[in-house]
Amino acid sequence: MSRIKIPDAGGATMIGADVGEFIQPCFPMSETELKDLFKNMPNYKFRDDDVMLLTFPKTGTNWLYEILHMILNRSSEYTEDTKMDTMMESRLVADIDTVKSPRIMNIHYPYEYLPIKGLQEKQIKTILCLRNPKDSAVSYYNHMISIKLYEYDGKWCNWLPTCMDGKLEYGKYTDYLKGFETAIKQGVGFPLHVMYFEDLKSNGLEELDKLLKFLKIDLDTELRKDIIHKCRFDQMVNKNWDATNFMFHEAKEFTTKGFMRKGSVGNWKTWFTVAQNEAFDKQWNSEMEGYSMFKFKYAL
Ligand SMILES: Nc1ncnc2c1ncn2[C@@H]1O[C@H](COP(=O)(O)OS(=O)(=O)O)[C@@H](OP(=O)(O)O)[C@H]1O
Repeated sequence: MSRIKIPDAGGATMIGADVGEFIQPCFPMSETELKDLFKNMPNYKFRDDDVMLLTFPKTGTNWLYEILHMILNRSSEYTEDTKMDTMMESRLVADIDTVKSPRIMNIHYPYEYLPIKGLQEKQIKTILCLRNPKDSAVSYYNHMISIKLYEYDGKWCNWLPTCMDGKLEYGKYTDYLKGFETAIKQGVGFPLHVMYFEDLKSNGLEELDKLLKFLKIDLDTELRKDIIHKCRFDQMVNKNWDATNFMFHEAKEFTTKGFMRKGSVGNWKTWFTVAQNEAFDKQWNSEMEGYSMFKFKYAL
């Protein structure tokens, strides 16, 4: 494994970490630490009350994290600087183990690299949050250009084909979805709740109730409403910004565009040209042929 420069379709490069099977971000840790982390991941030992949040990059991680934090703590207080403490691919196991319960673990890895055995052994309640691929791609591009760690200043028109071909962190979104669809059809062997960014945006309370039912947690109406209110984009962006992004702020590696940028559904329409959209649909439909479990909304 080593730190590499990933070229986009126009030749601009971004820094990544090659973990052997795919590329992951260059989190601030040594190569040996990254290597150990990747090696130890399959055998990770969960706690009984851990909740696992699975997301492809830029599909609602921080939003769901905040909601889950409020649910598990039965309170609509914002979390403090803990989000990245339990991001499994960015922290050493020993550090994650110091985080107090209840923990919300999260990871962007594809299905086949998840700590499946641990999830099954402890029957960890696991949430998979998905977002339409066009908004995710736009969000991801803005993430790349706003985090200094990546040293990336490429253009959208060159980044999009690179993203569609999965030649960047975590690979292709289509492979991610196909991996999950196959696993779900075969039976994952742990409790899994699938939800969508777009539904959370348009119908927050209903999605919260489904989540509560899955987690087997009762909350009174006032608290449920307050959680949805506090986790609205306009609230989170103002009040919780530092907590959400502490690591990058501390490292002075970040501008506000990366994690809380627009928070909308359909922003892709202002980025994709007609030709880009057609090429995207063509490739997406071809790669997803035979897979129909996940259905996306591209506008509200
Ligand atoms: N509360 C709330 N409401 C609506 N949208 C929200 C919210 N919180 C985060 N976001 C949007 O989610 C996008 C970031 O995704 P992630 O948190 O998964 O990013 S990351 O993968 O962890 O880096 C990013 O999307 P874009 O705005 O389209 O870039 C965030 O703005």
